[in-house]
Amino acid sequence: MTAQAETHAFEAEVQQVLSLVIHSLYTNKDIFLRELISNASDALDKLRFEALTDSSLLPEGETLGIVLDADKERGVLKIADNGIGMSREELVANLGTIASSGTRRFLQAAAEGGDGSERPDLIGQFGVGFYSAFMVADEVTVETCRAGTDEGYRWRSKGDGSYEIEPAEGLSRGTVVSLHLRQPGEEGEDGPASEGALKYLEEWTLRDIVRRYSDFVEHPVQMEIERTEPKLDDEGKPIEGETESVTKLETLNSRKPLWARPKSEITDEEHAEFYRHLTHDWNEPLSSMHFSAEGSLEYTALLYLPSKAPMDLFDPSNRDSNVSLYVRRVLIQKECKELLPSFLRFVRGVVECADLPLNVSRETLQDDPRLGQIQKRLVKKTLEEFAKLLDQKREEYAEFWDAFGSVIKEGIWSGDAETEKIAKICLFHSSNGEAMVTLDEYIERMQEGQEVIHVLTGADRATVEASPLLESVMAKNEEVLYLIDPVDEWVLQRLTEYGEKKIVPLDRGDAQEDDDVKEKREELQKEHEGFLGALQSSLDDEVSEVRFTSRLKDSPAVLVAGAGGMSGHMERLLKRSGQEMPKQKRILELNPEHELVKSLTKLHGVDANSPRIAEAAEILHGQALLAEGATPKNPKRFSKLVTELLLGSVKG
Ligand SMILES: Nc1ncnc2c1ncn2[C@@H]1O[C@H](COP(=O)(O)OP(=O)(O)OP(=O)(O)O)[C@@H](O)[C@H]1O
Repeated sequence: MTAQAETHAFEAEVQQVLSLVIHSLYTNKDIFLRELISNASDALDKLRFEALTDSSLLPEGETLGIVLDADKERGVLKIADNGIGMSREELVANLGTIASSGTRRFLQAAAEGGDGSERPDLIGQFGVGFYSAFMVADEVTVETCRAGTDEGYRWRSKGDGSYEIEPAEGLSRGTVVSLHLRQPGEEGEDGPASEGALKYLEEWTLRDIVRRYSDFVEHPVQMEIERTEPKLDDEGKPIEGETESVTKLETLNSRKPLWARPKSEITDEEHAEFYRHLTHDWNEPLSSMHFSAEGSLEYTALLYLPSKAPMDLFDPSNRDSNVSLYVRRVLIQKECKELLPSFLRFVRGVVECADLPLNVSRETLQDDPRLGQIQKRLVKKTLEEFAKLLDQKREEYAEFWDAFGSVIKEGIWSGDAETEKIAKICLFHSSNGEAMVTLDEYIERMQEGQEVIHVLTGADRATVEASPLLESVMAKNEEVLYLIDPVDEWVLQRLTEYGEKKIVPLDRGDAQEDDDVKEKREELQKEHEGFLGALQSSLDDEVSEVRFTSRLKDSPAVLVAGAGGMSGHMERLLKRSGQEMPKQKRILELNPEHELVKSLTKLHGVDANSPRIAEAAEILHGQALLAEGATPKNPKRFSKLVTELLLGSVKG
């Protein structure tokens, strides 16, 4: 350590990450190079972006690039870029702490994934790519000089809990990461002697890894390659039989951005690798969408649908689009929120537009109507892709829906796209069987005379299936959609009809009934007005009305909300999320055909003041709550009443 070097301890979480990275997390060590090249490429993009507004940062004619240097004698591999570089503060913040909110989740996920080999995607996904260098190196040095300054710094660490920073003279703009590669036989703390990492000094190994993982990085990844070539005479002609060793800087990657290549030429492997490069998601994408627009607004889009949900899908602080915006090969914004609405935030990819000005700023992007135009088309294309998958790959789509359906449905209640188009690709649980169904399939199966789409919300399938509200509908063989995703309550507020059929929750408003049934019920209701009134007054704090219903077959009572009212399920969801709201009174509906209800009306007829009536009201109300998976208002009292009732019947 020199006089000016300062030693810092890594943030505790970095230490944990390092320990995981070094010891067990990755089985495929090759990807350290992908991560470092990706960081270098990002640094070049950042420089190019800053140079749009400050041209002094990038002298004209200078080429941006990444150079690999393998020093076999010292066992050192260098990855150099002439990108944005880092100031002293940035070095500390970027390489000594983990700023990203994903860190804790990373550590959690790693812990859940056992030895980590099952989750090889974790490093990149959580923005800890740099530390993967320690998988192959026992010491890492970073020499860096921030663009626009002439102060250079050297950062050094053995990955053992601390790092040093010291000023460094004579550095030019950019960053050089030097890896002191592990020697064969070096004992890792985790046990067996490693095979070492010196293979990463071999030309063919590096060439192969760059080709595999970083081919489409658009900046050149170069390396000095030594070749034996025929010796040339003064006129430049080969001298027969004489050779010499020549060193040339060769570019290892083909550099053509994938989206700029003809669609038909791109292989599945290339898509998978590019997707990995963009997302750090180790799983293959479910599908890709590649299209261009010509005319007044020219752009190309290459979008991917992931097959598995990322960990932060529901992170409220991370709801913006994950699509990058390029303008004529310059990356303007990595996560450009104007390109896709929040309900499609899991779609990953790139849009390159030729018609936006290069000096577009993040602020002006917000108001640029051209981005709105692009967004509209991307949404349309993505919804079409969902429809195609639904039609052609039902099983995969069902899995995809399982992972992303809740997010896609946000599009309905946020009003970000046409409700009907999203509704068309939604899958719902149904009384028709275990498989999820679409609204179109439901409509196709509707019974003769069935006018509306029946739905019922609830906490889970078992609760909904046990609801007395299904009784009369099922008796008519009519299907019910079980809306058991918490967002469904919000979806229903906007999705009130589909394909010209009304979508009617079974627990709200009046029951659907034929005229004769209605007439009979109303007659009975009139006849027993006094009884219903008595029940109502004893439950006055809880319910707004007690009335007869035709929707029950086997159960005596059920709770429903008035038309447009709040369901019990919604009330419970809101309460659970801590939202204050005025007390909701619902309607207690009784089945006039049920023996219990009949007996109670009789009792009321004989003795209108019997205390039994009020007790029965309480029990019926408690039962109705139990049937929807809730608890009676006063469980202790409810239990006491039931016990007394039971006792009475046992004693005879
Ligand atoms: N070559 C480099 N030039 C400039 N900055 C760099 C370089 N390498 C790393 N950094 C800085 O260090 C940070 C941390 O890098 P790291 O690879 O750990 O995570 P990340 O790149 O932010 O996330 P991810 O790996 O998911 O892309 C980067 O965000 C960047 O700011």
